[in-house]
Amino acid sequence: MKKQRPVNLQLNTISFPPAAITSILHRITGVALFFAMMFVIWAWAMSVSSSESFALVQEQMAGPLGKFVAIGTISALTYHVLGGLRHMVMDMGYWEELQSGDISAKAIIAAWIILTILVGVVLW
Ligand code: HEM
Repeated sequence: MKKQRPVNLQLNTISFPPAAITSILHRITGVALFFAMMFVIWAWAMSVSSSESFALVQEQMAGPLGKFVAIGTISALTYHVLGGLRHMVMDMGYWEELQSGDISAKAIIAAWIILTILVGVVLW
């Protein structure tokens, strides 16, 4: 009988390379953006429908929930665009090797965290 039998995957012991993390985050932020657009379109449509609705949107956006949603939406868009630009560069044939791919993956995650903190500071 085969001694080296396959074992169940232990998800907590798997460490993902930076490129894999950026890829997963790209899909997560893409899906998050899809839902965030519902909120953005609602806010835009409401704000132009009447002055009362505009005041309501303004009031909601000034509250903690509105700020949280706005920061989350901008953060998801920031990451998604950074990831999209990284994809564009890779489509042109750069950053495809293990080392450069690693560096660019870490760079966009770092840039995203810094930009999200800046947006948070400005909007909160
Ligand atoms: C509201 C706007 C957007 C939404 C809802 C959205 C949504 C998504 C979703 C759900 C995916 C994942 C698809 C999959 O993995 O099967 C995706 C992938 C992608 N998005 Fe967006 N996206 C938006 C804007 C953008 C923008 C502005 C860019 C360019 C900077 C962009 C670039 C990309 C690229 C390059 C991929 C493919 C990533 C890959 O192949 O792994 N997206 N998007």
